[in-house]
Amino acid sequence: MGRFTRRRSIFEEKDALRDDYEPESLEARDEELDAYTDALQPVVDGWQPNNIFLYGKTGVGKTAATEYLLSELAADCRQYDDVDLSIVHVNCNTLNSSYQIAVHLVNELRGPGRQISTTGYPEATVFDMLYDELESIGGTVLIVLDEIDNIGTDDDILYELPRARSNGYLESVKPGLIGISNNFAFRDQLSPKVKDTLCEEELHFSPYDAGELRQILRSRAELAIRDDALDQDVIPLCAAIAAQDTGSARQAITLLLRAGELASNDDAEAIAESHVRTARNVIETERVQEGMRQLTVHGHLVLLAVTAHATRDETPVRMRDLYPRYRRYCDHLAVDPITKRSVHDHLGDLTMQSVLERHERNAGARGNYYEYALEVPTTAALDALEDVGDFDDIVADLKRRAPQS
Ligand SMILES: Nc1ncnc2c1ncn2[C@@H]1O[C@H](COP(=O)(O)OP(=O)(O)OP(=O)(O)O)[C@@H](O)[C@H]1O
Repeated sequence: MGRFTRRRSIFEEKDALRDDYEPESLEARDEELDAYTDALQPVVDGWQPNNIFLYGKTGVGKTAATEYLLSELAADCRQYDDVDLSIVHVNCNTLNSSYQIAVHLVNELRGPGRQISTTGYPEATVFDMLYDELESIGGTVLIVLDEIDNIGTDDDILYELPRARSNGYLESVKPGLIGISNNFAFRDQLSPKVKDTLCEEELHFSPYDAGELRQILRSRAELAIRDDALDQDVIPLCAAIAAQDTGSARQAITLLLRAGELASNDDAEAIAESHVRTARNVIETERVQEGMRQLTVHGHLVLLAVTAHATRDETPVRMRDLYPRYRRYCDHLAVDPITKRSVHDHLGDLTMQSVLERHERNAGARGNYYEYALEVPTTAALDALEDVGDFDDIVADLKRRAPQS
């Protein structure tokens, strides 16, 4: 027999569990879709669109809802001769100024032969080019700026573009902005004039609860997974884990996908609860590994010290307890320890990467201090630390005492 033989697959259509899959219907978002529909209504009525700001945590369906509704809007507008709708979708994840977004929009609207360079023009010239391109399209133009928070405070475009018509820069075109963000600080920091303009209609998407995630997972699983290849407690477990952690549909769907892959690799008949638990640990371990990638050996030792406290049920832990343990590990590896201040920096990096969580405590007259705990399961941190290979004996010892999460 050859090396490869076809196996009975767990999946019917695996792509339905991929992040970029566009679902035919959105589950558990009726209220938000109704509010979003109302906010888009002026487009169908032939008026200047509202500017819409959509915000909510990651994975709660902001992009999916936007794509779903805008494709319905585009289809429904075709029946009205006096509505000529164009939609431009820009992901701002690499665009961190108004200038860069304007250049990107010009290039998006122009054909391949007329692209402009991303540097070298005065900002006003790029805005003029953008207005020219918009004028040449005419009609209603909805510009979707996803991950808009990357623009930071250089946010003129969020004010200028929606007002370009009333300021006389545009005549035959009605522009509307849809900004999407999962960064709550960005929304709070918007200057009043940008807030007034961009947040004309503000829509908040809240995290999903376990019931809503079950509904979403069932609709995806129906397409993606073979009928009898899913134990009945799998969807409730994926939903419960994601609801407790983030309330993100992305997290729940990814967990199901990875559990399915593990079941396939095991040649199992069906996805079982154990596959979900293993998948969770694999995903969390990858998250820690990703967070550790940028760190030096001291970053690894700092994480090792927090993890050691976690295995003893001594987290959240503060610097004064953490630092001696970190120093002992340095001695063990025969490396010179870094200062408390530098250890703080590493703790900050690990917090940014969501590997650690930080709690601020009040010590009365002596001011505030921070305590740290793992934001990932202890076993995931230990697996990732084991892969570093420099302190196998310590990790093995900690694994013996670690709680099985
Ligand atoms: N209500 C829903 N019904 C079906 N699928 C959903 C729903 N909400 C989210 N999803 C799916 O979950 C995944 C993440 O959703 P989406 O990309 O829309 O999140 P987001 O809020 O835009 O996140 P981010 O802020 O990270 O961009 C996608 O695969 C999407 O299809």
